[in-house]
Amino acid sequence: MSSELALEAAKLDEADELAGLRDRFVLDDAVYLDGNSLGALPAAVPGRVDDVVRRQWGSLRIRSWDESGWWTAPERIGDRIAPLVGAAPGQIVVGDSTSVNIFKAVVAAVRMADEDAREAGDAIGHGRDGEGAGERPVRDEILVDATTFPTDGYIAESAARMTGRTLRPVTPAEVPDALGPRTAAVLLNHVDYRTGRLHDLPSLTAAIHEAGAYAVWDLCHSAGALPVGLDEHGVDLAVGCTYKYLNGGPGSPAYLYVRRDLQPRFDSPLPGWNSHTDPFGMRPSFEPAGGALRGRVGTPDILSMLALEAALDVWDGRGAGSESGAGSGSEAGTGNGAGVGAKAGAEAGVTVEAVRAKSLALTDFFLRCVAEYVPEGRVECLTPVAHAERGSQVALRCDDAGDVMKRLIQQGVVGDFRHPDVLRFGFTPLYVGFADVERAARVLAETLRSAG
Ligand SMILES: Cc1ncc(COP(=O)(O)O)c(C=O)c1O
Ligand SMILES: Nc1c(O)cccc1C(=O)C[C@H](N)C(=O)O
Repeated sequence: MSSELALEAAKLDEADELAGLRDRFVLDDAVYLDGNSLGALPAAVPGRVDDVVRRQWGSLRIRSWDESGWWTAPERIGDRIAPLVGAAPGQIVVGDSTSVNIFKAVVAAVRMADEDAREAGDAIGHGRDGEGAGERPVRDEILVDATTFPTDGYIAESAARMTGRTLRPVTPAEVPDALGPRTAAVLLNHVDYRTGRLHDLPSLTAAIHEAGAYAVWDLCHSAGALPVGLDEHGVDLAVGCTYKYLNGGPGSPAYLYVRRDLQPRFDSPLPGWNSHTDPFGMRPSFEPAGGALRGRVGTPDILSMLALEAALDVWDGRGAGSESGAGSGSEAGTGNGAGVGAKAGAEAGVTVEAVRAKSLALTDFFLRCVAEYVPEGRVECLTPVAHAERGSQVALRCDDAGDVMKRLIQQGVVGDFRHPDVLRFGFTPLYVGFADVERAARVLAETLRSAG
């Protein structure tokens, strides 16, 4: 039976139109299923970073802020991310961490709710002693995903405290019932970091709007893995990291989306000189820049940001590693077709829809292999089987998960362990193939047998 699945994997890899993209990454013999934590290194990145350091910084020095496009990098790279999350240009800025962008977005959302209340003649509760002081605001609650990645909860709690709101943790399924005239803003994850569950962004956003509140989405585990449709679904504000499915590198800057019509109302709690309309005017009072630039704060982290920019070339059919000289274990630029419906060769781009189709095929196949190989009852799948509810990872629960993951990694199958008992396997369609999936499930089954 095992060889049947291996044969099937070989056939699926042969038919896979994204298979050639693997050559654009630096990989080894391991099966890398941890791209939902840190994406693999795109082959074009080392060469680009070398150029940024030696030529742009080393030779051009200060001139690079203009001549190398450093100053405009946050919005330029934001526009590169935009199509991957369904946003028109001019609505995304790159910079800071996801945590910091969550803070900007949640506070800005509450301030918009306050502005609405003010216009409606309702009490908003801003006393003389600062934000949140005095009379209780009408919209006095922030809802947060109770199952969220911890940082989102910590930041939301602080934002609530600062704005005089009560933070109410609820599961995404409970959100529709929890919404009401008291809700100012809601912070949700598109895909749950532990279980890989995909939440219904369109219907939850609509329900939040119906209640007159603002929706803030954390896209860390969906951007680059599946279509998000920010503009289409009228999302207000969104944030995400770039080091997972966008492969920007460790600590690569995050991004902030502010829907175009909300931009004039986006009142950042972190106004810095980079979000000033005239940064070099060195004026004592703050006057916000127009557009998404309002989401900027201070000097952009250029080295990380330009590494991310090079990493994004993979999506445009560039980034075959020709600049880098960093071997990916295969010849640079020999990708055999880079996307469904795209022209063949290294020039072809890849669509997020093609990535999603492969992601579902990979996770379906993994679930089948696990069902086939792993002794019944040894693991419990936490990830929904329904495609509409599945991100690009599979989470399996077992009591000895920490030990099992250590042994898997020793055998070249790299996933991760999440406290207390979860084995996480992330599938990045740009570089994971079906033979990888079969091998991972086979090694997992062997490990579980010997450990159990
Ligand atoms: C859903 C989610 N939000 C936020 C973060 C944290 O982001 P950062 O460390 O960039 O602030 C992560 C992962 O680290 C995450 O998975
Ligand atoms: N950001 C990370 C880091 O700096 C170190 C280790 C892991 C991470 C992660 O991204 C964890 C990830 N967000 C998760 O889903 O668990």
